[in-house]
Amino acid sequence: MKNHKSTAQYNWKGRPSETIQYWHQQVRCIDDLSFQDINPKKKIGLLGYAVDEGVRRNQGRVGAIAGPDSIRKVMGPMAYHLPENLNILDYGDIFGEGSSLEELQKSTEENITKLLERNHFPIILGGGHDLAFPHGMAALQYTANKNETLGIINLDAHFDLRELNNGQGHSGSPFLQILNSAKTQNKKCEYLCLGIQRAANPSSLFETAKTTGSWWMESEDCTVENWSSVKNTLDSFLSKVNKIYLSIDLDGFSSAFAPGVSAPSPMGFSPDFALKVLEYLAKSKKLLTMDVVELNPAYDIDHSTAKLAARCIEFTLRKLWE
Ligand SMILES: N=CN[C@@H](CCC(=O)O)C(=O)O
Ligand SMILES: [Mn+2]
Ligand SMILES: [Mn+2]
Repeated sequence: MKNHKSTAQYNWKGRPSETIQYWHQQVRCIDDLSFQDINPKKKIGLLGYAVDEGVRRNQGRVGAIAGPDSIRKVMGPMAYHLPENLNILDYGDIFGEGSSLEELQKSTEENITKLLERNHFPIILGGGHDLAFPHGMAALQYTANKNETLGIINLDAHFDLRELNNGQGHSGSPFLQILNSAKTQNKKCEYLCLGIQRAANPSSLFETAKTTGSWWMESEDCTVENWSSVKNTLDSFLSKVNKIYLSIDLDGFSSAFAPGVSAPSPMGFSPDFALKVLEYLAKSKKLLTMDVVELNPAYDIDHSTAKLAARCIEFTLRKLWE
């Protein structure tokens, strides 16, 4: 397929071992995108979105194109604590050369739809946050088909509810695009953003958040100490939705933990806070699909942001399968 490249198995590297001890031993690279696996059990489907055109359009620092491979590189040597009979399949990357962002998003949406329909728990590796538009649209169609309500939870410093630029989507617009589409298509969808920073979102975006009926909590309130209030918000939100699409924008973390992003911030939330949210969502049994976005390896330090992304994924999966 145009704009798809498989992951070579040798990209999954780590310490050798005779028994399964590390991720690189468990992940299987799959060349074709039919997403059919003879094993009917729930499986994990990794797919990269190696695209940073949306970041470019949003005047950000490009480099997220290298995000998916950077996450694979640090996941390979990570200790493996999930079941040995769990299939973890790496379907390679959607990548950007010679196609418009809109074409890449369409292809991403089609492939995530197939992952969902063919019994995978999708983990999509970004890439710019423009990934959320196709990811959200696939999840929205999937839940609408079952007459269910989709809840989108975005851990992010930014609302990403900006208007299109000259009719074109970008990394700052995906959730407005989803909410507008849901409204037009009469599909049920709620949006909650955790980690909003006032200094990074103008008043106009708070207005958009209100007019679209979005939910949010500001970064100052997103702490472990304030967990009972966060839990109340999550409980209210979860009571209104059937399934969750979770998006983790790494720029929501303080840049002390996540320097390798397009728009770093010293004031973001901590990994401890994010892990509490991830555990709560995993235990809710409503988690349908997730992504980690905005990793920009060009600005990373000692792969710490990539490792943070990998740890968030590993932790969520461990809590899901516990
Ligand atoms: N996906 C990122 N969106 C942010 C970027 C902010 C920035 O570049 O400073 C936004 O548009 O608000
Ligand atoms: Mn952000
Ligand atoms: Mn974002």
